[in-house]
Amino acid sequence: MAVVRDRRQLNLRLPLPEPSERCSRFPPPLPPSAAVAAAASATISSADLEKLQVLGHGNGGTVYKVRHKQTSAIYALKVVHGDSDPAVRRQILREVSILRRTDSPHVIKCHGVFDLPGGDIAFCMQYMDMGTLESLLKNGVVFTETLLAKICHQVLSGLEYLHSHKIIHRDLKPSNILVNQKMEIKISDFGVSKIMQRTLDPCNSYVGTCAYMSPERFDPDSHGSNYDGYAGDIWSLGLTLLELYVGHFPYLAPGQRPDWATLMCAICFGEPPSLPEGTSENFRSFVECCLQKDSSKRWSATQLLAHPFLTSVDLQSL
Ligand SMILES: Nc1ncnc2c1ncn2[C@@H]1O[C@H](COP(=O)(O)OP(=O)(O)OP(=O)(O)O)[C@@H](O)[C@H]1O
Repeated sequence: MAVVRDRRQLNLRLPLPEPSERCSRFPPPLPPSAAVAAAASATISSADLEKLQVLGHGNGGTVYKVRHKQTSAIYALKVVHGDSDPAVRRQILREVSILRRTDSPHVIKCHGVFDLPGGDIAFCMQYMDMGTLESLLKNGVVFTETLLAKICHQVLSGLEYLHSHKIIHRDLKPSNILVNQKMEIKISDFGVSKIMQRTLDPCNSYVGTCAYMSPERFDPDSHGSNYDGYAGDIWSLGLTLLELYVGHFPYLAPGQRPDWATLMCAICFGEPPSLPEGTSENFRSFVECCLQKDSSKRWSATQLLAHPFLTSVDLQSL
């Protein structure tokens, strides 16, 4: 519990710079896959884009709905302001670096990166017309078990892809999962993600949103070489599912404001939260497989994709 003891000022986000990101303005491109190369060759420039409306504000930046003047295609443009905190600018470079490596139907696609006047940086993404799972929850959408299974299957497919490419998201939560009218799900917001260089790389940076962090993220030293980081994303997925089902963050009563030190103690020392009575055995078991406090007992994305909670649902229906 070194982290709990040492940090009196508990912020939601504590991004740590990584040395590799101090050098170049944009990371050199990796050999792109066919789809990524095709997207890049579509050469969208910032002058081609017309701002339609603000979609939301994030950490240091604003996301706009934009229209491509020639094709009328709609995109989301994330703009990080030139005068924003250097740590925030590093986050966007990290996000761009990861999005340029990824090519999965369940990870948001990046169509271009621009330098704007005044030192702003922007990148153009696929537009998701229903916003985030958090906004759906706030708008009163009821997440049934069947709907959650379909959402979860897509998030896990995205996570399986990321983990197989040694990418850990580290900030999975309802507000970082985007959705469209077709109920297609895309993982977004890779500002605090990490690319593991080697399988046994330590992954102990204290970044992301505290509330969704796994117990071992608060106290990585006590987990030694068993701590691989990937399991932290699975814990966050378990909490996300629970939150969507019960309608509030599972460690807090509805409307209760978090006291971060108490919350961290509950995560590290308390029993993991579980589903209320009346839910199916498969759903309960699935959430338990995600919310094992011992990260070595937590199921991987690949294992969870074969869990009966997902395999017993007709994924085409709805
Ligand atoms: N590709 C997209 N399509 C549609 N809406 C989007 C898209 N990306 C982001 N948004 C909207 O913009 C909002 C802000 O997104 P952004 O990623 O900047 O911040 P955040 O994840 O909400 O916060 P933070 O960056 O602090 O974690 C989101 O909550 C969402 O409503």
